[in-house]
Amino acid sequence: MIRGKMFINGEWTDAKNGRVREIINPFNQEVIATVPEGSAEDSHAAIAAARAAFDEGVWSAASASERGERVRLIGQKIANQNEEFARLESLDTGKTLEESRTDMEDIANVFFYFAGLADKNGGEVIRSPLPNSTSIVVREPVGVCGLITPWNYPLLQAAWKLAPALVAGNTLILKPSELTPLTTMKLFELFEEVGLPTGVANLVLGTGKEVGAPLAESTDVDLISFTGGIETGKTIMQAASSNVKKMALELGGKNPNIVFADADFETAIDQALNAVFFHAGQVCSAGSRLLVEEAIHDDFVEELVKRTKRIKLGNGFDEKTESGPLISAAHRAKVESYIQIGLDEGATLACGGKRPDAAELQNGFFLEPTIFTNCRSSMRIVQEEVFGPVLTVETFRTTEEAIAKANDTIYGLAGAIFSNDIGKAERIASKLRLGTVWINDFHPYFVQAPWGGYKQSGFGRELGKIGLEEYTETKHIFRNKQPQPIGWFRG
Ligand SMILES: NC(=O)c1ccc[n+]([C@@H]2O[C@H](COP(=O)([O-])OP(=O)(O)OC[C@H]3O[C@@H](n4cnc5c(N)ncnc54)[C@H](O)[C@@H]3O)[C@@H](O)[C@H]2O)c1
Ligand SMILES: C[N+](C)(C)CC=O
Repeated sequence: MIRGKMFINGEWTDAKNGRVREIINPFNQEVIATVPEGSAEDSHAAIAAARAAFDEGVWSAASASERGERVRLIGQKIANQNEEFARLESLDTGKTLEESRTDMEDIANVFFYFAGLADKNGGEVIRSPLPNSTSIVVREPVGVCGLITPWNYPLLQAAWKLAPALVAGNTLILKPSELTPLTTMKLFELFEEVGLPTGVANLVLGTGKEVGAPLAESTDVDLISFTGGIETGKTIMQAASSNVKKMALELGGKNPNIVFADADFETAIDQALNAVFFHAGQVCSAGSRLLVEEAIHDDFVEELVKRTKRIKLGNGFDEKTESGPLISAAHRAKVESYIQIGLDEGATLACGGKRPDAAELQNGFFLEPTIFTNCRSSMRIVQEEVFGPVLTVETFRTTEEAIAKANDTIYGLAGAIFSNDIGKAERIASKLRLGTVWINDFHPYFVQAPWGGYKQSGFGRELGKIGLEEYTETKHIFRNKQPQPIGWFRG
């Protein structure tokens, strides 16, 4: 049994109020850890530590290459312990071990990539339009960063924030989801090992309302980067107005997957399954809205349903398992309520829609992969993020109709086009109001390319060069090389 701690001002600590939370394995509901259940008091202690560390300037004053070297070392340690991290992530989330291993490779690469960028931004010299002057633009750290992350990719989403925040010279407080804190705690052990200065990186544990909200509200926090649901994002945005914090919001999606009749059938079927049912649909960019050209609808759906029924649910540690459980009883209940909404709205249940019967799955939060056909854009099941293994299918006849339906939600995170007419696919890509568009693929993301949403999927970008810039302020320094009185006021 793991006994967790928070990490505040260089010390491993319990919650000041002494409370603990049990962390359970969503595959069988066994208690796998107890961790502190913090309160606002713990968050305020962490904010004070991060503020003092930033104001002291030890980390921001270190050379960019030194910060990069420390961050590279963290990446190396993660790579060396890939298996331990992956096992812990699968235990905590229920996702397959194969998936967790890939996540850990991605995470190490995130630290390597941002470490490599550390000393590449030397600023810019501007040709000043004024005589006898110099003009330079430099990037500086923003200050104290509050980083808040969700449960579906616990360490990955944390890494996307931590690596650039550290490289840029900020200090930080990370608040992971209260459901899945285990790998994040382990990462903070590595921060200690590489000798990050005291107070630079702090970890608080507990619920969003108690421990997360103070990060958004505090006037000692300069930036909030949040990944999570849209309603939480709105609350955080309001709270962060207290001192007009810099912000990045990575919110939900209701992502279209557009399949044309001229697409390679086998590829489109295989990718459509993966688009929506990977990690039991608990992916912000899940392809949960299938838009299929009318001419192939019946054949496509028939094959999709056949293969969906064969998806092997099970223990993430079993190599045969293709999909694990949902994260919690509450989340499964939410997804089930959406299935009921779909039925009430008149969508046709083509498969799934219930908990599996297999005896070995009864203790886990499992739900059968579900497909609704005969869906319309006006339905809630088509408009709202379900964040589970539920696919809606709509049809289209023309390219214009496909584009209109694809764009017809409040979200704008990601989506895909399957077609062998690449010219057509690229024209459509330019019309989709999405942060990421895939052509003849679904899901690829990598650290070199930016990630983020249009519309109510949020703002700001993670990853890529822009993902580092989010953690910097831009300063223009102008110098008059021949200063003299200008005599505007004559008195
Ligand atoms: N856009 C992306 O890149 C991306 C990636 C992963 C997940 N997501 C989204 O995350 C959501 C699922 O994650 P979730 O259920 O953990 O989301 P959530 O919004 O419930 O919680 C996210 C985090 O916010 C904290 N929180 C909750 N209330 C808070 C408050 N008032 N103040 C401060 N913090 C608070 C939670 O404790 C958690 O750590 C989905 O909507 C999914 O699309 C988006
Ligand atoms: C951003 N991503 C795809 C890694 C996780 C979304 O939930």
